[in-house]
Amino acid sequence: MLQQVNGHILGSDAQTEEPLKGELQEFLDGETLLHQLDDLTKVNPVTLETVLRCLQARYTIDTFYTNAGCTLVALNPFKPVPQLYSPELMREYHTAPQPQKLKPHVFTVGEQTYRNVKSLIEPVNQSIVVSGESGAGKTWTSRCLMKFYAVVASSPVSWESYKVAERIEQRILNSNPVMEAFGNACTLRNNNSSRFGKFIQLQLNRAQQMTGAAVQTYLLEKTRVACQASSERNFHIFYQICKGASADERLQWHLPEGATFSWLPNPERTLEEDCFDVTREAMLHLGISTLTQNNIFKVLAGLLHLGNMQFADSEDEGQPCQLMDYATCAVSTSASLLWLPEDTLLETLRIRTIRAGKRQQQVFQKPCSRAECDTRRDCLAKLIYARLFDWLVSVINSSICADPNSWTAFIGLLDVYGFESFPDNSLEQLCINYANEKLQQHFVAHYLRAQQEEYAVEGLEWSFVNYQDNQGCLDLIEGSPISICSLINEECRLNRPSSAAQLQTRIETALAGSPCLGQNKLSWEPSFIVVHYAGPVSYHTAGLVEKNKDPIPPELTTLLQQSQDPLLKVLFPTNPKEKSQEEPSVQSRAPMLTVVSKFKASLEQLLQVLHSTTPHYIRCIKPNSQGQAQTFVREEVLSQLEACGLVETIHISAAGFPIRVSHQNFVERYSLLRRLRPRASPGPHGPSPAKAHSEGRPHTEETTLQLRLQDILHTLPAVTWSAATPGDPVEATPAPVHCGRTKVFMTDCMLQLLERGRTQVLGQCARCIQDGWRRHLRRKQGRQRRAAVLMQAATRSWLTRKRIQRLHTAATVIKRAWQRWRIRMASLASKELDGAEEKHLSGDLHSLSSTSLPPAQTRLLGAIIRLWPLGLVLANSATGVRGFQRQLVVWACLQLPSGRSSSYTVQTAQQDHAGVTSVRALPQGSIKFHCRKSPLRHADICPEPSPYSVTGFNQILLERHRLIQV
Ligand SMILES: Nc1ncnc2c1ncn2[C@@H]1O[C@H](COP(=O)(O)OP(=O)(O)OP(=O)(O)O)[C@@H](O)[C@H]1O
Repeated sequence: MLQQVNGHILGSDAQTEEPLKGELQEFLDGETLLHQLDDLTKVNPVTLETVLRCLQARYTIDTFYTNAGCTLVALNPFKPVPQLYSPELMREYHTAPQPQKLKPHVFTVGEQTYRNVKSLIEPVNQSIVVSGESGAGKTWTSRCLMKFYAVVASSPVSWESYKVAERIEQRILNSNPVMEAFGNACTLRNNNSSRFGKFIQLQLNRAQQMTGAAVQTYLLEKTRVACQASSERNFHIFYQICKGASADERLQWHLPEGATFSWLPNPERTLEEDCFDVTREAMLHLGISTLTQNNIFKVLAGLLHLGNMQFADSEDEGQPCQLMDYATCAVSTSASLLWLPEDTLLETLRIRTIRAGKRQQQVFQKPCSRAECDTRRDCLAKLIYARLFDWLVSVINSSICADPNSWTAFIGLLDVYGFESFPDNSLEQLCINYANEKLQQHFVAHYLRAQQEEYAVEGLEWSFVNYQDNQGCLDLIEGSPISICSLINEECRLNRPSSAAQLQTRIETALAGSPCLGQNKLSWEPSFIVVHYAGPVSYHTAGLVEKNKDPIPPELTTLLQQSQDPLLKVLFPTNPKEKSQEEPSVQSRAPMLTVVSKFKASLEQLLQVLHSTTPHYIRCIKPNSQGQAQTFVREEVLSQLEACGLVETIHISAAGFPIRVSHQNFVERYSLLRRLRPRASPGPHGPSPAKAHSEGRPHTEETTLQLRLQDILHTLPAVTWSAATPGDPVEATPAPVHCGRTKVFMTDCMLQLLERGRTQVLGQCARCIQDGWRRHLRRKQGRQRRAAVLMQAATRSWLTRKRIQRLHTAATVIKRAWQRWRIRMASLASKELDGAEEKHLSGDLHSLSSTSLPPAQTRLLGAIIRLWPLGLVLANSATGVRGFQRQLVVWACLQLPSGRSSSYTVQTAQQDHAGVTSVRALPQGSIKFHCRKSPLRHADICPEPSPYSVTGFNQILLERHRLIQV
């Protein structure tokens, strides 16, 4: 459950703020949550989006009031919030040393204005402009303010003066129900909609006590008496008398229970405003006697019966229209209630009097058509009601108004209709929007002044804010000599028949140069568009001139002057001095008094009053059109912000410096921009101010901050230049930044530049980090690669060593085995040969040398035997020795005994040149052979010592199918 009301009671479970978008938004918002921002101009940046979000956040936690610079924005809670308007709270605001430091409230505005009056600083008089669309809470707010002043502006010294003050306050407060009963009605947008504008002047004496008040009204919607839109109602007072009259009164006023009236639609709807007793009580307090009251209600009843007078179409144009059968009774009742002669009433409504001739002496009478009869009837009712309303206002004024000598200052409350734009807009909307344009101009001037003051406080110059106000639009509406108002008035004055299309053409042609005038090309109906500050509005020209004339046939006034009713006698005096202004004087050369001209005059008068006061603004906003509590429709609020000029205020802010950042925040965020300054040259400003200033100065926190700030500000040209692109020269122009006493002021555009510079620096930093990281990675990878190579090399060498060791071991094993085998073979051979070989060989050699061989041959044989390896090579070579020579060589090589060729065979290849193919030993026993140094690869095979072996040395010593070169 929400505990907080307008931020006065903090709840523990207040709704949490939705996350802000983006890191920049966070920076601009600082630490503050949106709903904690009491001033809309403090949202950063001041845009519609942020303003809307702030209002919504506050509305969600039942905080209905927010400041917007010099304006108070009041959101309609659409639910009773009694503690928000309690007398205790009023006193809290009244007694607070600085009420503006309390939560924003309508009482803050009330108290501020009151203190301004007390301060006696010129202008002493104050005004509070309460605006907003229908149902936004203007009347409520005005009532609140009046109650506030009734409490705070009454501290009389004596009991007697206290009684007087109380009586006056009561009267002032009582004027509200009376004015609301007669001037308010139930509309589609508000059950208690004020159908008039009002300016209430609360008069204060020298002791700032309320001594009286005065009310001025504007543009009562009198057509509502005779014509109500569907689902809407007539003024409350008609329903009050029909529902609240006693039996006696019903008889007197001819209002029997259940009677129906065509001017009383939707009577079944019961509203709290239908309280007749409250109105009567208030009237009594205002000094309106019961007798007069009865008279008033009788006249109002007469109007209701007048509305039931229905005419039938006349078959003969020369004859007046007849009444419908059921309406005859209504004529007599109405005539009796209005105390008018019945025949005269009927005749005046049905027959028109035309005066002609130089002195208007010739008088013609012409029966009216049915439509004309209806118009005249409605006109009669409107005339009576408007005069009655004005009279009531004057009575209220005479009751509450203080003696002019008794008051010295005033606080004015202006409750005006807000800007209106409907699908079908006419003269009423033109007047309302014209008034809003005037007030907007006044507001803008005041707001700019307030901004100027803020800049002055921060030590900034004002001259750089260039803002165009809405003078162009005002020139179009009211300018001289030609404007929309003057053209419509001209049409009325000339009284010439002109169509709506002709009026449109005239306006378009005469005001073609105005930038605020537009054409509605999509509309079938003749119209023109005025581009107001709150948006364009299309006005239909049909009926504009007639409405502006607001013609009142003189016969009607004459008729009412014949009435014997005391009230009507007052309202329509016969005294020629008090001749009604409505009666057009054909002869008179004076400008015709039209609706527009009267409205313009009263508006100018009002603005004169406003100009002479210090204005305060309260903008009432309706969070939704259904009147539901806790419902915030952003689109509807947005259109109201536009209409009440808050958007314009935001634009003005944008024309100045919408971005305001505290020095601390600015330095923290943009310190890194200093990197953008070229290192070589310190720029046009000389050396870095931080350095320049730092010399010889003690460093407090503040001065350090200032120096760093100045340092950043000196980098701005570099930021601007770095942001400039060749094709975008606008970017190169420096956007203004102003350093105030506590904040840095800048435009949106400058913020973008700074952000771009910051992104650039961050980009550079990121690149720097990336480069460093890549370098680091490369170095790391290089180190890793080198280590891997080292490890691979070590591993490979270790593996190789291992392998070589293995091979070495194997070789050793083989060598040992070989040696063992050789030894064994040698021993075997030595056993087998029994030493014969030595003998045999020596014998052979000896025999060779001692026998028949000549010594030369013996030497040759010895040489051959010694050079057996060479011989073997020769034997194997493809060329060289052949046939027996080859065999001989082999024998010699093998050191085989040449004389025992039978014990072995040497085979050579078929072709002689193929070399030796096999050397075979003969079976064991038949040869005793020992080859000590056999060059043949397979000759080292160990003979199998098995008993089954039959071969012994019967081995193939060399066998090859293909010759290899040995
Ligand atoms: N501060 C408030 N607290 C509670 N209810 C409010 C408040 N302000 C307005 N309302 C509600 O909104 C309704 C409309 O308010 P109000 O009549 O003041 O609107 P308005 O702007 O004067 O409309 P109009 O222009 O039609 O007269 C009120 O009847 C009331 O119910």
